Amino acid sequence: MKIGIIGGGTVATFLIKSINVDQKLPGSLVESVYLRKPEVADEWERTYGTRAFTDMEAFLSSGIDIVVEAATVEVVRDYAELVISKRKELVVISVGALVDPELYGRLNELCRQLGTKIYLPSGAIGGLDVIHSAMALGQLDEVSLTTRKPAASLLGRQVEVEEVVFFGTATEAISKFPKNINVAIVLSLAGLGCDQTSVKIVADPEATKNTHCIEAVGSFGKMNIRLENDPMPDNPKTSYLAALSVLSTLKKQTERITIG
Ligand SMILES: NC(=O)C1=CN([C@@H]2O[C@H](COP(=O)(O)OP(=O)(O)OC[C@H]3O[C@@H](n4cnc5c(N)ncnc54)[C@H](OP(=O)(O)O)[C@@H]3O)[C@@H](O)[C@H]2O)C=CC1
Ligand SMILES: O=C([O-])CC(=O)C(=O)O
Repeated sequence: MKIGIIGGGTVATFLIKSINVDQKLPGSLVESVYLRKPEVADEWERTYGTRAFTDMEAFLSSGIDIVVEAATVEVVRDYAELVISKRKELVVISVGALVDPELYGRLNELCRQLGTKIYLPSGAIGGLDVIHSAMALGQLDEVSLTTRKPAASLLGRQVEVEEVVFFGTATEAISKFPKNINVAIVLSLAGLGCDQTSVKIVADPEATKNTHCIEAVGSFGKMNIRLENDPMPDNPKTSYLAALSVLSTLKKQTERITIG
């Protein structure tokens, strides 16, 4: 599998180190990356020996089969349709962009017409298989997410005592915290939708982990999941599990037996 990555931050760096340096996906290689700053592109070429483009068309014509977006929700809005129109498969980690039902619908239709696919990794959470199974017959009644992050990484400032900084729908949550609550959107898309999934975000002065608690109730019974994620050292907003989930999504493409 020939992989192209959009972005050069924490997740992108984890991927290129895991795949090209540590060879964790035998038979696959990151062939090229898309970066917006020429000086960063030069540095990536020097460090990893991969091709780095600042021109999206050139990047998409570099012989890659699958594109991994590891950048921002804006990048998904700006480039996802172009990527799909070139018949590339696409992995999206900034899932928050898909809160927009029109973008979601257009991408879905384009994939159907061109016979390609978009993969949304489970990111920093788990339990999406349960939510998805419960939705097979639409028998899910309630889904809620409580996210607790260190105040300094969530708000860019410290607080004296823990603060509930948001309570509302997933739709509102991602518009207020686009770099911190993509998990709410993937949870919503698997389940009840962005306006029916409730989200609480807590800024915690004592926290050292990114904690996500998911509760779901439906005809299957009840699910309670609590994840205590270690943050990535270079970007504590992002959990290590989120980066691992992208690698696992890529690994699934190479396997003949798919679990979950
Ligand atoms: N679904 C989930 O569960 C999770 C999703 N995420 C999301 O994953 C994404 C990646 O996270 P992470 O790697 O930690 O983020 P970083 O902030 O470390 O990296 C983001 C990268 O995107 C690049 N970028 C921004 N705009 C553009 C652009 N227009 N064109 C090309 N590159 C661009 C930045 O480059 P530059 O230096 O030029 O700014 C930077 O290299 C984020 O959107 C984050 O919110 C994170 C955790 C969990
Ligand atoms: O990594 C996390 O814990 C969650 C996150 O940033 C996101 O969903 O955007």
